[in-house]
Formats: sequence, structure tokens, C-alpha cells
Amino acid sequence: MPQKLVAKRQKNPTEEEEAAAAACSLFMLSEEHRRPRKARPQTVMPRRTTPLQDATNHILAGRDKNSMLEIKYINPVKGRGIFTSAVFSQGDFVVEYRGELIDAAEAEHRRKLYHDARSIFMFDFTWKLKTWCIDGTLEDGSFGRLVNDEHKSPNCRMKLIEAEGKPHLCLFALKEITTGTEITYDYGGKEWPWRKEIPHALTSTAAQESIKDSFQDQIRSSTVFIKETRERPGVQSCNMTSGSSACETQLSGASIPSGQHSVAELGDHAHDLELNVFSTDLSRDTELRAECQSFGPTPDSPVHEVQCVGGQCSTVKEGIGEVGVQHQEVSPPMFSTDLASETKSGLECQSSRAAPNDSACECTIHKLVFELVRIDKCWICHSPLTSIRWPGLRCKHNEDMLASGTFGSPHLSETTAQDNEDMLASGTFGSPHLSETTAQDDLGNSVCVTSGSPHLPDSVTQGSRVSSRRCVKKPWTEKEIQAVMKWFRSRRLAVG
Ligand SMILES: C[S@@+](CC[C@H](N)C(=O)[O-])C[C@H]1O[C@@H](n2cnc3c(N)ncnc32)[C@H](O)[C@@H]1O
Repeated sequence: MPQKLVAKRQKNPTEEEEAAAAACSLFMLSEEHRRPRKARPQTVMPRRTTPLQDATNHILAGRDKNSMLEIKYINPVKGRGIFTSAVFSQGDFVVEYRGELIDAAEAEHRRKLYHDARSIFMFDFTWKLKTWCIDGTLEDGSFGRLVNDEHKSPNCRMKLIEAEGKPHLCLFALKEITTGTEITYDYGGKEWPWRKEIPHALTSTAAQESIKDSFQDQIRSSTVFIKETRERPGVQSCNMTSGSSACETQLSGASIPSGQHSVAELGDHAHDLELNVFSTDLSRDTELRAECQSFGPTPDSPVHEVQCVGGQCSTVKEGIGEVGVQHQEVSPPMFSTDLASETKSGLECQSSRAAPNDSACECTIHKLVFELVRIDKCWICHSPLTSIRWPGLRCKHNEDMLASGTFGSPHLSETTAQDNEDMLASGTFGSPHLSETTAQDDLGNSVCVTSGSPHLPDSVTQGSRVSSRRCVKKPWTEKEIQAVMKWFRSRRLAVG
């Protein structure tokens, strides 16, 4: 703007300018009315909670970072996992592996009582020269117990933190973790079944189709035979048959590498699956068996032995860790899994290494049997089921009783077992009507103890009424599990 015009305007302000100036002056306080200005600090120090404080706060409050983490169903083999819904910086406290703190003797006792599928949530560690265990068996909706293993590039590390004189296991970020990433840490050990390489054929499209198919019905069993021809640099013949073979277990646990069957790949099923996130393990009571020849390490090496299970955990070391908090590094978890124990007992691996000059192709038939038993709703009230320690499955109706301590009491379990036997004898076990009756008879309440409860009696297996298991809490044998699943299949097919 030319200088002249500016000068002129300053001399003769327009009406609008005068009005604006008047309005402004209303807000201009005279010197005596002004609040004295605070002296500005020279450097502004943002108040940051340290990761240790953050962890301690969450420990004491008994809560997770719900707004920053979420549970997602990954695939039938890996099950659920924990994913970020916000960014974590390196060193941040991420989540606590919450559960009940018990000593070694109690842990051993519970392991005998629990079904193997439950024991995988028991985390043994050493603290003050003694072995302790966090029993995370209870499906309490907490996140820590659902974090999966990743040994090649985990993004978190487990540390032991003391709060109010008790040890707590917490995961801290090893690096920045972006939104939508699965939280992982290294379970330790070397031979977790899911870490093994498996033949490509088992993760092929055909195999994945089989898995997809299995979700279409509540219960379905499908078998895929895949013929694979490839050159063999060295062949380890691993006889994976039914029963307690380790290889069977390997697959039933998780031998398909993570991400092979992502939620996205499951297409339309993804939504359903995510909704079922909280349903019991039976909802993913997946059995994958394989009879295969796997191409792998030398046959002499005990590749199928699971380390760090059932033994002593290595001593923790105290000090200041990478995340700058006072902690103890926790040695790898000793989830004493079914996978592990069965691995020890049942594997037969035979060496059939090819001769060095044997360049012939190896023709391999892979048999993948995929069985799925899915109970994702209460048959009576259709609300979601969750598993509880002993009486099996519960639905929303049972929450109150659980809270009041009546549900799951030995009395109830025993009575339920007794009634189950009666029902079984009368041929009505497992029907919605029957469950309802059971509940009313026992408790005068609408308890939905579904079949699938660990209290199914031996008579399921034997076809006659035998009361041996009635009140005895002992782990289910493979035979019993098979019998129950068989029974389910026939029953569901008949009902459906
Ligand atoms: C503490 S639980 C973790 C939560 C589990 N994914 C679930 O859905 O309940 C440990 C079990 O998760 C599965 N798991 C953990 N890490 C895995 C991985 N990298 N690949 C496949 N399965 C895995 C195994 O079955 C293991 O026994």
C-alpha cells in the first residue's frame, strides 16, 4: 500500500475502524487491574511418568492400557493376540502378565488339576531364590496372558517389578511399536513347537481352504492330502500319528507360522471370529495332525524336545535394564504346555537322511486333519461362554454365581458330574433342555453348565455308566478328550 494513503487513513479513520478500536479498548485492562505476570521458567520440563512409575500405577490399579491395546483373533492355530491401538515408544511399559501369584508347590498342585490347555497360562519365574508362578488361567479379560511368542524379533521384553513387596511380570517395549502391531516377546527356550519350520504344503492354499471350511460349521472335520514333490537335501522322517505324538501336538499347538492365516485372509469369517474372541478354548479346540516328512535339521538332534519346561527357571538378574527402570529380567516363561509334555513322551522321529549323492526327488504325502469343535454360545441363553477353572464353561447367567462363590465350588462340580452321568445314562446329556434341568436341580438357578465341562465322566468313553471320575480332579487323558469330542460330534450332528 502506498505510504501516502496509509498516512491519510491514519488521520481519518473510518467509522468501522473507530468502532473496532472502541471494542478493543473494552478488553484492555488498565495497569492496576492486570494480574501480575508469573515469571516464566527458563526451561520447561515436561512431567513424564517413567516406565517404572507407569507400570507400578497400572499394577496397583490392576488395570491394563485399554485405550492402547486390543485383543484380536489371529488364526485358529495361534489363537488370540494383543495388538496396539496406539504408538508405544521404546522403553514404555506395555502390559502386565496378570494373574494369581502362587508358590511352586501350589503351582505343581494346580498343574495336576488343570487340563493341559489351561496350564499354558501358568508362568513360572524365580524371585528371591524361590520359584513362583503367576497363574493366568482365568479368562479375566486381561491382556498380558494373551501375548504371543516371537523369538526372532520380539517387540517387548518381560521384566520383574516389585510393587508392594510382591513380584509382578511386566512387558516393556524394546523398540517403538506402531499402531496395529502385535505385541510379542520371546518365551525363551529353543523348541517351542510353533517355531519349527513346516513344509510349505501344510501352509498351502489347500490347507488354508481346509481351515476356512472348518469354520463354516460348528463342528467339522476335514482332511486334506497334499502331495509334495521336492528335492531332498536331507530328510528327517517324522512319524506323526495320532495319540500323543509330539508332532501332532506341534500342529495342534501352533506349527503354522504366524500370519499364515490372518484374519484378513479368512475373509467373511473374520468378523465372526473376532466376536468370538472371548469364547473358551474349546472354540478353538483345534486339532491339526499331520503325517508328514519334514525337511529339517539333522535327525540326531533332539529337535522335538521342548526346553525350559517343567525344569527350573534360570536365575533372574537384578539391575537397571534397558528401559531404564529398576527391574529384574525374567527368564523365559515355563508355560508347561501340553505341547511340551507330550513332546517329551510321544515323539518318534527316525532318521532317513538321504545319501549325499542322492539327488532323487522325495515324494511326500502330507495329511492334514483339521478338527474344530466350536461352542461359542450358551445353548440356553445364547450369551457368550467363557471358560472357568473347573466347571467348564459359563455364560452370563453364571457370572453372579461365580461372584458369589457358589459356582465352581467343589460341591457344584461334584454334583454336576454326578448329574452329567445321570444325564448321560438317560441319553440326554448336552441337550439345552438337559443343561437347564441340571442347573435348576442343583442350584435352583439358571446355570448353563454345558457339555465340554471337564466333568464329563469316563462313561463317555466307555459307553457305560462308570463313576470313576465323578469327584476326582485329574487331567483328562487323550482318550477321554477324544471320546468327548467324538460324542460332541455325533450329538451336534444329530441335533443340527
Ligand atoms: C500364553 S498363551 C497366548 C495366548 C493364546 N494365543 C490364546 O489365544 O489364548 C500361549 C499359547 O499361545 C500360542 N502361541 C503363542 N505364541 C505363538 C506363536 N508365535 N505361534 C503360534 N502359536 C503361539 C500357543 O498355543 C501357546 O501355547
